[in-house]
Amino acid sequence: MTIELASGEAQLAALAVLAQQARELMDAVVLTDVDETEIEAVTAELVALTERLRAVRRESTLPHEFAPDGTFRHLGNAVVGACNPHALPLEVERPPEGGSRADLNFRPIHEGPPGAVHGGVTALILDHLLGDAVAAAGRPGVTGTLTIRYKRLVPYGRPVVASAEATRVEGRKTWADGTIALPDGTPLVEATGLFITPETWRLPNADEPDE
Ligand SMILES: CCCCCCCC/C=C\CCCCCCCC(=O)SCCNC(=O)CCNC(=O)[C@H](O)C(C)(C)COP(=O)(O)OP(=O)(O)OC[C@H]1O[C@@H](n2cnc3c(N)ncnc32)[C@H](O)[C@@H]1OP(=O)(O)O
Repeated sequence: MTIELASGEAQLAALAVLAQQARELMDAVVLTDVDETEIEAVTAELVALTERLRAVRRESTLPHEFAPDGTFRHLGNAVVGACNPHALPLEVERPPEGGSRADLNFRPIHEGPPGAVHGGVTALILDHLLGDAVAAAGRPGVTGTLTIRYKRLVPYGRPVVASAEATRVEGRKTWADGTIALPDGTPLVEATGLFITPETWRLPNADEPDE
């Protein structure tokens, strides 16, 4: 895996603003009730705007890289990428006591069951957060297995908290647990996952397993 250096910061900053506008567009599409003539007019404008963006294309998506301030980032990521309209984007924190956490607010665009968030969307968030927790523990890896227990429907339009921590290490395998909960701690979704560090990600000075 190659870690790229950041380039074109002004362009990336503008792209993040565009991505946010695209999220607002998606939210507006989900809830709009304008008449079909207006829908068709807006669609025609969007077709033209889409063609303008396609005029010059990258050969690959935005990479994993170090930002100028030295922080690691992946602006094109489907969960945390500021430049990817698909991302919430999730803003992950790594508290000093360990693990990973994020405050989040799902939107109507994430709906699955009536009035609640799609289970695949909450699984996506937990996959990422568990993956971040194993990376925070010095064991970055890809998901081998992910088990989800849906305990209560997850509301959108209300704050919820996602958190995760690495629990066990065995060679290249690291396990993590996590939840999405209401701010008062009521668990809504629980997850456990096994992450595997690909051979090519092993850092030269990586410690041997500390299980
Ligand atoms: C220079 C470092 C740079 C690091 C940068 C990291 C930045 C981190 C920062 C921020 C956090 C971001 C967080 C992201 C989170 C999102 C993660 C995802 O969504 S990942 C996409 C979904 N997952 C896949 O697509 C995997 C596809 N599968 C594979 O690539 C391979 O199958 C892989 C690597 C999982 C295993 O391949 P093998 O060849 O390395 O593994 P073998 O040698 O066969 O097995 C090793 C051990 O693992 C077990 N194993 C292998 N696959 C397993 C599986 N799927 N489930 C359970 N166990 C499995 C085996 O049984 C074996 O165990 P035994 O040593 O015998 O005890």
